[in-house]
Amino acid sequence: MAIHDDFVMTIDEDDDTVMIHEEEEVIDDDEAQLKAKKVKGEKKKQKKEQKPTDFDSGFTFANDGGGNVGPVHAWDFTAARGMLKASQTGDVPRVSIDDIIAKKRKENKEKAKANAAKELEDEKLDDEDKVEDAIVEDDDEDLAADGFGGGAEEDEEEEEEEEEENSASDTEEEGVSDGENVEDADRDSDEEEEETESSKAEAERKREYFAPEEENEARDHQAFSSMNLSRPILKGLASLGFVKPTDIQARTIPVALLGKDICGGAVTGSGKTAAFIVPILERLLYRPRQTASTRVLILCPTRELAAQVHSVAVKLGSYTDISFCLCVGGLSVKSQEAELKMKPDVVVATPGRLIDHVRNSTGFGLDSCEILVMDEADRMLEDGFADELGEIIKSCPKSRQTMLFSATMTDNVDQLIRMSLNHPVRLFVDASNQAATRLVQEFVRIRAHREADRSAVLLAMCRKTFKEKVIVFFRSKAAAHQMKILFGLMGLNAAELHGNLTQEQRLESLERFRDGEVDYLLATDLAARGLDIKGIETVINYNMPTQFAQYLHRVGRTARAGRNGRSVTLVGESDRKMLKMAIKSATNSQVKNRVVSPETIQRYKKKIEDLGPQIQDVMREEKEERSIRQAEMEVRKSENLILHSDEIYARPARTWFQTEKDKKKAKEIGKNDHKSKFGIKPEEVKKPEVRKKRKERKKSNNCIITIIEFVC
Ligand SMILES: Nc1ncnc2c1ncn2[C@@H]1O[C@H](COP(=O)(O)OP(=O)(O)OP(=O)(O)O)[C@@H](O)[C@H]1O
Repeated sequence: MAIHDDFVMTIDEDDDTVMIHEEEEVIDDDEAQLKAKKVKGEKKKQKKEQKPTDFDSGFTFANDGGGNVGPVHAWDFTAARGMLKASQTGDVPRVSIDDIIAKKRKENKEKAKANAAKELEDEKLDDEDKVEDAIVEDDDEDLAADGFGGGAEEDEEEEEEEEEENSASDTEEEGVSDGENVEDADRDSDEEEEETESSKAEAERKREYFAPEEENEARDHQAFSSMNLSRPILKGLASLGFVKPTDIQARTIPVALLGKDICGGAVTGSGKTAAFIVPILERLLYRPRQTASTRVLILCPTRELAAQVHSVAVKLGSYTDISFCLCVGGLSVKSQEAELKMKPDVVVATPGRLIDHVRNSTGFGLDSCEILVMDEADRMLEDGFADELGEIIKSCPKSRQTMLFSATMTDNVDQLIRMSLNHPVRLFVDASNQAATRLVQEFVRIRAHREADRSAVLLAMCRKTFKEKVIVFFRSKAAAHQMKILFGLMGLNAAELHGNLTQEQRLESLERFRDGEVDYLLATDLAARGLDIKGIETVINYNMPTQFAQYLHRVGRTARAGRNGRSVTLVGESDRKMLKMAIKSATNSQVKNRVVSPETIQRYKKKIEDLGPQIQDVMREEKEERSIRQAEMEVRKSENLILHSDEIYARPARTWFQTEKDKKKAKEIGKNDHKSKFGIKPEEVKKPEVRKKRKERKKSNNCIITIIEFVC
């Protein structure tokens, strides 16, 4: 056994070095091949056996947040899809990016066939030159009959076979030995103490601010049946396959049923959604029914998460008479208005659209709101959300119950005061900043001068190792989109998810990924929080996120509810601080180092470079298609204005809470808030070393673009 020097993750000769040792057996070539085959066979066998439920049957429910494997999909986008249809007005059929890529691939195949045929033809002609009295025309026909196309197919298959073979050897080269644990002692002793201990004064403030969680409320509930829940709620839980409550559910439900304010935190995938929905439904069963009113408001930071929470609530409440409404941007305002007029008991919303309705939909207000929930509450306190939240809170009665939840929940009193909580109970199940227990975190080192290798590393890993149920996170929409083109041209089945897509495209991508129609979801942080897609095996971070909370949420899309999962993060030199925090977050889970061999990287770099002109072609065609669609939309808009001008101008003008400019400003303030929270003063941004780090990050983010530019 030998320890590989190459496996040391951080910058050499650095005092702060965090050592991640990986032991690798040194084996000779023959033995290596035999062993690789055996390992591959065993892995396949394990995978096959694991496939139906990669769930640890010995897993302790109440300690770990897991439980029975629930139904295949606890949620769907039925409500969102319904509103989508209502908002569509005779859409023109569009050419999707997939169509353009497929066309390009077809062209490539045809070109390859033609080239192969031409080569054969040339060879034949060469041969014929040697033969006297050759009949050129006839021979040409014969050649076409048996040679055209066949050669190209074979070539491609050979290429595929080559891939497979390489795959076997490269898996070994990648040399990630299973079952390796990072030595905690090393980790702890080498790390500088970065956590800022709350001062005594702050601890005192917290003691005063939070209500104590009373012993009898938090008693160990082994089953939902011991929680005094009504039959319709128990039936709803059973229909989703929930038998035992998870830790956060066992602690939250009794306290929430008492109407107390709650500030709750538990790791990703530990069942926080049901933790707040169950007590809400139970309380609503006892509502007065004479007059309808909206009593519960659940706020989420993204449309997709809101749609998911709405769907879970509908399913859990399917044996009750409680009504629900989904109220998010990107979907039909009109149909939402119509639903809100009926005063649904529960509204699940994103803040912007909710404020729009509060201001502009007659007959809808929040004055009857009795329970306000904020999912991903720490996110809602950031960026542009803070002002919108202030506006929403102002519209809700003071006497309401407020519940805040997140895997990275803050207990910072100053921030919470803004939410005007009433002596909240602090229910933090796991130590803060902790990753899920069954998550294996892997890191791939990208050296400073190798930033341009990122795309090749990603493609090599996806082509060879991570072949299905993979989410890849990118820092920018452009990077996710360009990678979608690259994946497509390489024959990898991927969907993209980011803010540049229409709402319909966003839902479609998620559904296709959820249903296994595509193997990869290439996303921005839009998909980082809350989304619960069963069976995600791997999360790849193309870049390390800039906020640690975001890292935890991203990797939390896998290893949920007691299942296994793996994250692979490409770590640049400027990400060392984040890397250390990530390693620290892995108290029970494993940390490993992944190495992709330089030869593999070079081979994939070459492939990407060869595809450069085609990427450009696809992007150009896409741009043209977009311009046509835009022009058609303008024409339709003008026609509508002419046809329905009376009705349009008779409507009262909608008012907006914030202009785009206001929103931008609020976002800037939010960013600065965040920076100061993490010890970066706004003025520090101007310092050269900070500028350099930012530049490096930007460089890694744009490396796909660099490759394309380099080639073209
Ligand atoms: N009591 C339970 N028994 C079995 N499965 C459960 C139970 N509660 C929740 N689950 C399942 O656990 C998974 C994760 O739940 P959920 O999405 O609520 O997690 P979360 O804590 O909100 O995660 P995140 O922090 O990522 O938003 C879901 O698939 C859900 O169906």
